[in-house]
Amino acid sequence: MRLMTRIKICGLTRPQDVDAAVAAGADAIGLVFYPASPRYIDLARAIELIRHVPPFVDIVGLFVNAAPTQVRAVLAAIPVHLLQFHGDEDDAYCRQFGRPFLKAVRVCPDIDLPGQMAAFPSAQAILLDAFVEGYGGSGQAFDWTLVPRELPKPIVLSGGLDANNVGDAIRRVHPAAVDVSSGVESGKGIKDAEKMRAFVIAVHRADMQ
Ligand SMILES: O=C(O)c1ccccc1N[C@@H]1O[C@H](COP(=O)(O)O)[C@@H](O)[C@H]1O
Repeated sequence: MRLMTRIKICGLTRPQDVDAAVAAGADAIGLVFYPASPRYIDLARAIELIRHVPPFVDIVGLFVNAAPTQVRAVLAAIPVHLLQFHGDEDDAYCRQFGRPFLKAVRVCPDIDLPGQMAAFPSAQAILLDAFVEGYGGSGQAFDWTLVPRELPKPIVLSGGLDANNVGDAIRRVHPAAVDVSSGVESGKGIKDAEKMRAFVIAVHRADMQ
């Protein structure tokens, strides 16, 4: 039997959005510690937000080419369940923190996905995102037919997902999890409770088919 697709909602910046994401049924929430992102939060805000996260909802810390001291400072301050590295980090960098991690791989037409995945033997899963200018959170999807059916590690699918396309994405890619940011926003870093609810319902519907 196929497992339910796990749902991560990323880029939360406000306590009410964390409440709404949890109420919608998110399995994980993502906090962005990449200063160039419009969804960046500092440690004080992160500490405020995690008070709104109940047991059994995971906290994911997202970094892009961060100094290890920055990652360690976050890990010392908040209970991060999973690290997400969304830049040019290699496996040795990612594993130095001794925590489970996702490594983002940006998909373009000539990509060798099995080869890219092999470069991250320590990753818990590989997150697939669109190849765009900048590092992510762009709201742009990639061509899901580029993802082979059989891959050596679980896939987290991201990039331009929303309530309208996530069902098709799940049916085509069969990811272990989906990750959404722009598609459930009313503005950069401002989540929309109704869009989050619709997204979660769309994922559950796809799982039932
Ligand atoms: O959310 C961001 O601002 C961000 C910045 C830098 C790297 C990654 C970022 N977010 C991640 O990008 C993908 C795709 O997001 P979207 O749904 O297309 O907006 C997702 O994995 C986010 O976690």
